[in-house]
Amino acid sequence: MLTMDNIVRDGHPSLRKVAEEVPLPASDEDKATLERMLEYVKNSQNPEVAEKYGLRPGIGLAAPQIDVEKRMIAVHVHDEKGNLYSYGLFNPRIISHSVERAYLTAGEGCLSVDEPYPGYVPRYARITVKGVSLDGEEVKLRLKGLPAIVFQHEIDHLNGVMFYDHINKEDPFAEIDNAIPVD
Ligand SMILES: OCN(O)CCCc1ccccc1
Ligand code: NI
Repeated sequence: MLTMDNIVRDGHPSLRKVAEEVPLPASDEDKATLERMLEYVKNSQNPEVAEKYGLRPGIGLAAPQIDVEKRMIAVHVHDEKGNLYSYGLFNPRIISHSVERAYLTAGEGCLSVDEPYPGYVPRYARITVKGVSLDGEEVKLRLKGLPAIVFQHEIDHLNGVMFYDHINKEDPFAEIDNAIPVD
């Protein structure tokens, strides 16, 4: 199982590279890696397991964070209605997005960043994501709220972008125009 020892930290070159497309159908190795990533995210949200193995809770994980420069992400998150979005995706891409933006009022964090970077992280409020799931199916997801934010955070990792890159350096909590706050 993956633990925090497998997660590279800010400053590691893998976090600033553009990850490679995964050749499909995915190899057994790439499938095993993505399954381990999704298992990490689920384990990290289980208090007993997280405590036992010292896992920092995360609602997503991107392959570059475990030093695998491939376009693979795992997400395990509930939306405000309690709907679960649990996916391992190969080659995810945002195929359309709203003009309106959104941001987490609590700001964002990252398993690869050990110190806090306070501030609002502007994201698209709604996105449509296409990718290939662990069982080889093409998926098309229309997302809003926290799920939309997490998928954008993870897809950013595939392009060498960190959440704090988006924070207003002059005024981290400056109002973001045309944006809805997400709690
Ligand atoms: O890349 C995932 N990871 O660093 C875990 C934290 C994910 C995350 C945290 C806050 C808002 C969106 C996504
Ligand atoms: Ni992250």
